[in-house]
Amino acid sequence: MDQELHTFDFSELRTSVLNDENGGDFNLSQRLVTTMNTEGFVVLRNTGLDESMIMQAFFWGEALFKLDDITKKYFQHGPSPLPHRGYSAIGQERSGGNAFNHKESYDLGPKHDDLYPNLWPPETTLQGFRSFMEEFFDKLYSVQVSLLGVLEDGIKVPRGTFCSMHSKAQNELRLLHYPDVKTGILRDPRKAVRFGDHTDFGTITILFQDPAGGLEFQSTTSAWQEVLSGPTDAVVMFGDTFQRWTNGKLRAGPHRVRAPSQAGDFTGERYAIAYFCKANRDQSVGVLPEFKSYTEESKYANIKAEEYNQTRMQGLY
Ligand SMILES: O=C(O)CCC(=O)C(=O)O
Ligand SMILES: [Fe+2]
Repeated sequence: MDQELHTFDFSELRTSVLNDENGGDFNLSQRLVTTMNTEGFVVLRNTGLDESMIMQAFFWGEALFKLDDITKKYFQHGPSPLPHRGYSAIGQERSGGNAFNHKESYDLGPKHDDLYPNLWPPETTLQGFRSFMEEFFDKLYSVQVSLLGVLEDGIKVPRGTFCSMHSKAQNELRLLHYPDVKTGILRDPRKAVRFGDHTDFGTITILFQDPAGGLEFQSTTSAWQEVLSGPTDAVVMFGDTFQRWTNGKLRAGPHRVRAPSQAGDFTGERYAIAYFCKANRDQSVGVLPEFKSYTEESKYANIKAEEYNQTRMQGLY
């Protein structure tokens, strides 16, 4: 499929939909929802985020992953299935089965989270990292709120329906680094991958990738296709929670990171940034009444977002 068909100008969507109290360009917001559902993703240009801020976030990612292993241990993710917090070393997280994951990552949650506090690198080592990430997290939340508004229109539910279920911003921001690796090592995806086939378990994911390539999505026809996006373009997908809320009427986008198709014997390093939007912890991730008729069976159990998140985490650590 032509990559341009996946690409939306978010400033256009936002002004056409959100500024119009009586509903805006439904065709555009519906097309966004349909593309996310069938193709597994969309690419959003002009999200309203300052482009230099996104580039700075990549810069901080590079600086963090360049730290030595002893320093990284200081803020390392524990072995227990907490929500994602802190540094996960190469191979520590298992995504998409049991294959060895050639990636390292760093995760953080909201600023004031007494239940699951963030694990920060020492300020003396990465001065300014924490304040930048806290601000970036908040800026991403503003994009999320606008995006949920567009989705509410596209899915035809009253405005505020999805936003109210995300009011606590209990989201996760993740920096990812895929080190250089011999292409041959990734040849058998049952043994080793960059990031194996999976769906994210939150509601929506907003992702930025550097030009190294290799991110692929599976469409409803089962075909996998590589996403070509610039570093300040947001790749957006539904996660499992949206699939659950809508009783499967909307589909979480299956994705993975492979060695880029053009790669030779050696696959260069790759950086990405993911913002996982999550429902408030006390919110149910069972089927919402507006997406199910009386005669239809619920495909998904009525459990709280926090319990669902922890259960899914158990499969990863
Ligand atoms: O690195 C990427 O582009 C994808 C990362 C991803 O899928 C994830 O962290 O869930
Ligand atoms: Fe993912």
